[in-house]
Amino acid sequence: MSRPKVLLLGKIDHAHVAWQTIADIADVIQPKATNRDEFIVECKSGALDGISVAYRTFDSVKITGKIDSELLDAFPKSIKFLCHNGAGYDQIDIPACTAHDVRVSNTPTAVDDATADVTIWLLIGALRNLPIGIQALRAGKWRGSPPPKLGHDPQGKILGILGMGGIGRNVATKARAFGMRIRYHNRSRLSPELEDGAEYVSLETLLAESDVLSLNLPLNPSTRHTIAAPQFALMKPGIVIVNTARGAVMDEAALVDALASGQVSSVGLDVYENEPEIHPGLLENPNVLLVPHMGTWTQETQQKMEEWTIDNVRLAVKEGKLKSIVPEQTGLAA
Ligand SMILES: O=C(O)C(=O)CO
Repeated sequence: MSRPKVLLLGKIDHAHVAWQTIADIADVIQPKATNRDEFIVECKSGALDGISVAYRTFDSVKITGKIDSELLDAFPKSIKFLCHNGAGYDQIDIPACTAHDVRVSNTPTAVDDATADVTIWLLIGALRNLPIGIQALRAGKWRGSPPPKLGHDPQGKILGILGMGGIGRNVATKARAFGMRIRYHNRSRLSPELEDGAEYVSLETLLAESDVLSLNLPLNPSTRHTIAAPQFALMKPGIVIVNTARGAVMDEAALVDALASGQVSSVGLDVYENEPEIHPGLLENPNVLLVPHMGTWTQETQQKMEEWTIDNVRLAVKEGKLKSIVPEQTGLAA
């Protein structure tokens, strides 16, 4: 009997031992293509025929582009499972995968601590006006003249969390240690156990009453630009915003305007609408604390994410199922 075939889109950087367990049970194929056009030609050439499972990284979008209907049409019909290394899977058109009978997994929970840690770092940095001080110091001007305006303590402030999944709840736990009062909005209210004292409010109340807003919702067609000009207008003037979810859940141009008017006093960002491009209005504004999508950029978490994705690949190859199928496909037959 021929061995199963696994497609590796991207590379394994850390979990080499775990990956060896895949090489032991399947033939691993890596595409030669370096861009989407080449990849589609390679698929159509038959070079990837017989592949049943694919492992993909966030950066492999450079090779394939988004996983959409066009790409799924080009893929060999044998492909049944797509194992994504990452919590957010906005690069993948899930309804198109479902229509093509491809089941998709992601890496929930593996990313929660690291992403929440960066969220808290951005939150404190933005609240305390640290980017202004850091920039002045690096320019040889100590605190600058005039010095940054005084920041704010987190203690007693209302933290509004939009999207109370694993990362949102982890942010809540950590923010409680800083004395913040937690409110949240989510598609549906959580059980009291998961709420852990956080108050469920409408989106309007969250925007109108939060001192700090943390965006922790996934990006999909219905969450794109959840925060845009009308939502900025509803916010408490001088609000601080942190985004470690995906850039496009917020309208970046509207954010630039809201910062310029002072409606938003400062912002901490890990993610951007058109990565790696950054809106010039964000780069120019000293009240913006920016990091280049480093939410999970730690050895431990990258290792965990790779191992989690490999667990999905192994289960798909051996048992035809996934450990963490995406919620949109839960309950569908494999
Ligand atoms: O896991 C994800 O979705 C990430 O964005 C990694 O930083």
